[in-house]
Amino acid sequence: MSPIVVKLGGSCLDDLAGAWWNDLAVHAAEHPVVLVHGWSKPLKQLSSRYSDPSAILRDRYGNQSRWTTTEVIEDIKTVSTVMADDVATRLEYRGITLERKLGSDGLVYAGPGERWWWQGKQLVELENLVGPITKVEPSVLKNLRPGHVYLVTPLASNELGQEVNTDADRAAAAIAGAIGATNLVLVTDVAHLLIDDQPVSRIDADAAAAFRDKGATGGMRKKLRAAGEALAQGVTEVVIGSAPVSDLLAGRTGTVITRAPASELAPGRDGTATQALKEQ
Ligand SMILES: Nc1ncnc2c1ncn2[C@@H]1O[C@H](COP(=O)(O)OP(=O)(O)O)[C@@H](O)[C@H]1O
Ligand SMILES: CC(=O)N[C@@H](CCC(=O)OP(=O)(O)O)C(=O)O
Repeated sequence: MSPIVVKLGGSCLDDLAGAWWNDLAVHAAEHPVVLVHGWSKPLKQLSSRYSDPSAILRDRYGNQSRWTTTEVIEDIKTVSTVMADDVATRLEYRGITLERKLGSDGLVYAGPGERWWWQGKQLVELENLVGPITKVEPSVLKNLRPGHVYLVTPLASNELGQEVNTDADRAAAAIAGAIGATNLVLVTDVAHLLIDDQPVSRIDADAAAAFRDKGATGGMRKKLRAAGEALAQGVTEVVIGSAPVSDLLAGRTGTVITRAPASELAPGRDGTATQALKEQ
């Protein structure tokens, strides 16, 4: 049975209601599920310094990344442990066991990170403990089965053996590719991808990449990049949304990103537009 990967956005984890967890537990009782979590909002709740604009760096290509020092890695671990305990309690109450993994415990590996970052109007060289994912070792998730969920904290080990920060959406995509997942579900705080302020129900990978490079900002830019990476690694569909996982998997809501052109697929079932954006 093919697994799925569900990325729990740091923006929304504490807003997910009991019904959302009931739905996940029903799905996880029948299918192998890997959860990957973010931490943006919990870090802001831990300390006001994470709300300061300087907490996020921007590279010369416009990609955003948290300015990560060893102290920040420790704070990430602190909030992640609290989140993991909460998720374990919620799932175990519903009959599902949870096993936690730090990506840096042999699961996720990262290459050398970007060294040059904008500070004001200048590009400066900064030590930043982040890195692009180079490898995922799927054998670490050896107990994956229906009824037993993994929760992954997407830190990684770099080539110097340092523990580094990675982007959670892209880590979820790399894990989905490595374990042969059919679906990647990116649960976040918005119901759909919006293009020209209109909700999109289905879009193909090429059109999503075109929008990513032209109009996407912030967190959505990373999600579209992650979606493209997951599809390129064999995942069949990526869904972005804020609903229960079974509704997102069935395409009842959210934005489904497919490998095939969206025009060859059925229109969305929730009344939203299907956009191929080929004309742009
Ligand atoms: N075109 C877009 N459609 C929908 N959301 C967008 C778009 N562009 C930017 N966003 C922003 O992306 C955010 C989701 O990304 P992010 O904050 O990283 O969430 P998460 O913590 O769940 O990963 C939304 O709250 C929204 O403000
Ligand atoms: C390198 C980098 O910036 N990593 C991200 C990883 C967490 C994340 O992506 O969390 P969300 O789900 O809340 O977006 C960060 O530290 O914020």
